[in-house]
Amino acid sequence: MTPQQAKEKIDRLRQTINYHNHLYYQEDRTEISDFEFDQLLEELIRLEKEFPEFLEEDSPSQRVGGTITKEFETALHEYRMLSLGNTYSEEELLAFDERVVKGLGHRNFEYFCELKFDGVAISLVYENGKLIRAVTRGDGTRGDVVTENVKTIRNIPIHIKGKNIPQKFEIRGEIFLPIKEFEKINAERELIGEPALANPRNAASGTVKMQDSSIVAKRRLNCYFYQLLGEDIGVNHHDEAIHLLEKWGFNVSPTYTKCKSIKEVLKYIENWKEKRFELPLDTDGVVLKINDYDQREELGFTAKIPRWAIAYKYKAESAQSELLSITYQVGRTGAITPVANLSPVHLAGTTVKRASLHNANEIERLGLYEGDTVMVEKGGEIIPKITGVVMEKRKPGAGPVHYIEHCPECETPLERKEGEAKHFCPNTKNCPPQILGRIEHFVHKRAMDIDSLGTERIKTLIDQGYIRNFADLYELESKSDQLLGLEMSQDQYQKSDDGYLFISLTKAFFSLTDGISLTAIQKFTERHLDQPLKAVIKAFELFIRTSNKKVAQNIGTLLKLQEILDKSHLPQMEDHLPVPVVLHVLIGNWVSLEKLVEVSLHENTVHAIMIKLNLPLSREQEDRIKRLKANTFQEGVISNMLEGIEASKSQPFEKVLFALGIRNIGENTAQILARYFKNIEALKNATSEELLNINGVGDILVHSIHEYFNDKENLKLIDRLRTQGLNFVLMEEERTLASNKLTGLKILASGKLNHFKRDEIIDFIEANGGQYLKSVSKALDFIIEGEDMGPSKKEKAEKLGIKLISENEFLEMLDKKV
Ligand SMILES: NC(=O)c1ccc[n+]([C@@H]2O[C@H](COP(=O)([O-])OP(=O)(O)OC[C@H]3O[C@@H](n4cnc5c(N)ncnc54)[C@H](O)[C@@H]3O)[C@@H](O)[C@H]2O)c1
Ligand SMILES: [Zn+2]
Repeated sequence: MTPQQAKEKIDRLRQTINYHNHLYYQEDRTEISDFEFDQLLEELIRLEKEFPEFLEEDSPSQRVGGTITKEFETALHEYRMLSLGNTYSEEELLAFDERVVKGLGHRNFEYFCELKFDGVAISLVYENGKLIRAVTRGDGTRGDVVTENVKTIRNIPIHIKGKNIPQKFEIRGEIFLPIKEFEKINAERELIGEPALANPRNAASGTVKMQDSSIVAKRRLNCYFYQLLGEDIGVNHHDEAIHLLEKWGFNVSPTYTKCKSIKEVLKYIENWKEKRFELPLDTDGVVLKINDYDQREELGFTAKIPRWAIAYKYKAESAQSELLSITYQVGRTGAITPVANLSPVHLAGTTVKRASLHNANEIERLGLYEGDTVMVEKGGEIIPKITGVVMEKRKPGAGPVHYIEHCPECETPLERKEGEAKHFCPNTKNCPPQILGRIEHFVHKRAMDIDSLGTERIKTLIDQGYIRNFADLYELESKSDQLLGLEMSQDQYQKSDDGYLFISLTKAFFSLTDGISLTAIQKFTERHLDQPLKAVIKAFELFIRTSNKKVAQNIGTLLKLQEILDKSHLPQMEDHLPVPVVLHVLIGNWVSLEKLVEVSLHENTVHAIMIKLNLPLSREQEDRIKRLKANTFQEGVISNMLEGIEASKSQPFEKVLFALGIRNIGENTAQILARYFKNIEALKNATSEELLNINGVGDILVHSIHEYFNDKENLKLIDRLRTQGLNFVLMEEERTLASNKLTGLKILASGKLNHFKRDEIIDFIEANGGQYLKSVSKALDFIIEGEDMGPSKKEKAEKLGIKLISENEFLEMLDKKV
């Protein structure tokens, strides 16, 4: 490589690395894997070594990846927050060990091994036992001050007590979002139609940098600590420092260990390779550090990393598997997610059978063909992913995978919005999973709180045509007689392409015989899977004889079945019988076979057919038909359900507003809007200007509110719900005011206040009857001017002639002496 070529290559690498660093640290996104990123960085370092004339101070090889953001105050780190050297190979680990030996001149040292936690680095400073500052790593020298957010993390002590606590010290650790929490948040986001968070690390990083600490508090972040710093800590080894942290009440992961040699370290690494997936958080490797602080000092630092520590990163495990098919899942918001069904393969401690394909772009990027052999990887992510196709194994004659064009649930042509990767089904009002999603949200504990309506029951009611929207729920009462005996699952049924209804052999045989248990019949049919129907019926005859229970009667019924089956000329389906034939055997000549066939063409369950026919049956016939059905709704369940629905009518307006599932109206926003507008009419008629003036409302929300109320069907739905008795008006006693000294006043606070945190002042103003507006506008009555009020805000306020008052003047208005 000529120096000129090297220079060009170096420049290109720096540009690429800076780009990915920016995505990773500023936008909490990634486009390439950590492994790919680390390879780029390694190549840059290699080239800079070979051509030192091109080394520059601000090369990404010389600086830690993050920077500071402009939303927060910043603070200097007393001790710089560095990166760690990393490697994916054992040889390099051995080479690291050799370098340590060389540096120290002997082998008399110990390693302290910890897992490498995949979260956000944080530094906490304590003085006199009090947490005074929490700062992100930032660019390593200076970071963002996020103290208020960090204080919301429950197991970070704000005060520590005890003997011999240094007057001042700093601790470092990794803030993370436990995987379980991450999954819970995403399930809820899906329910209210917000995009899913990509992974726990990004979620943690995004949360730590939020502006509103009350939202941070709702996400159950956690933190593991792994470093103690300060002038007079009184310990000289890392393990002692860790024990101090534990003693003082800081959360330390119990996974650490001390190792006498690099060999032991390798054992530790091997030991955690799979076990780490059982931990509550993502980890991506192991950090080994020299235990003795004097030895650390001897070894020192390079520009960016310590020479006394290194991270060994686990390479994502991968394996080959065959693509069997692709299932297209329709989410509760209509988004389509293709999922690859794979031949089972063992990977990272689990058997993998499925992998997410995300969207059509991903399928295209991979260039997937039907039946391809693919590489599957399970890295930090919870869901395995396909990383590539093994071209040599492509099947001759195979064609590329074609993305579906219609919704697999409702056949509506799919759409794809500009700039969005996912296809979605636009049939929001009638597509079953979307109805399910909306109703699940509606009945959610934090919305209408109807806990007698679980997913399975809602699904049954939707599938069998009883509910399509919220208002239908409140009309179920009038249909309660039809609900009795409603079948909960339709798994036992199949419809042929021409609409004939079939039922599983097991269920049919069970209802047609007497004295033989369902389990025994199930075992029998399992043994005869995929055999011609005639042969199975013959075998069943033999089975009845050997079972020796009511033989004559049971065989008589079976012969009748065969006779009607022969006469019916209905199509056949493996392991199933036509429902009209079975019913005809059971109820005899009450109805003709033709009539049964005709009715069953339009229905999907025996229950529905029987409602249509409305026959006066004998007790025995009823019993036999009941055996034909799946699990059914019983009286207790129905009354429980109806009671829950009735009780929900007393939910307050803010809950109802949240339950409607208007895009972007979460629980908080619903509360804010309900209190501000006091009834749905006022919200419906609100102008953009009025909306934007409310704290917490932005353009996107204004758009969804208008979109919602512009849809006539939504207005009709609200009308129906109102008639049914739901609350669309705020109950005034809901909020008892501390005073009404601020009634009618619109107020903004700017800059740092001495007596209030940001959300406290808002609550305080509202509790005294006032309204908090979030931006400077003519509508304001006055602004409370805190310390360091932004000059542009101040200028604008003065221009508009808005009064500025000090915090003390404000408190005096309320007779609150300071
Ligand atoms: N995929 C991408 O696009 C992309 C972009 C940028 C960075 N990255 C990845 O992120 C890594 C980030 O590099 P980095 O400079 O932030 O540092 P690093 O993550 O490689 O190592 C240093 C950090 O490790 C953390 N850590 C976790 N457990 C620890 C423990 N037990 N002891 C000490 N530290 C511990 C600390 O936060 C520390 O700041 C890169 O190696 C790369 O793999 C990926
Ligand atoms: Zn659909």
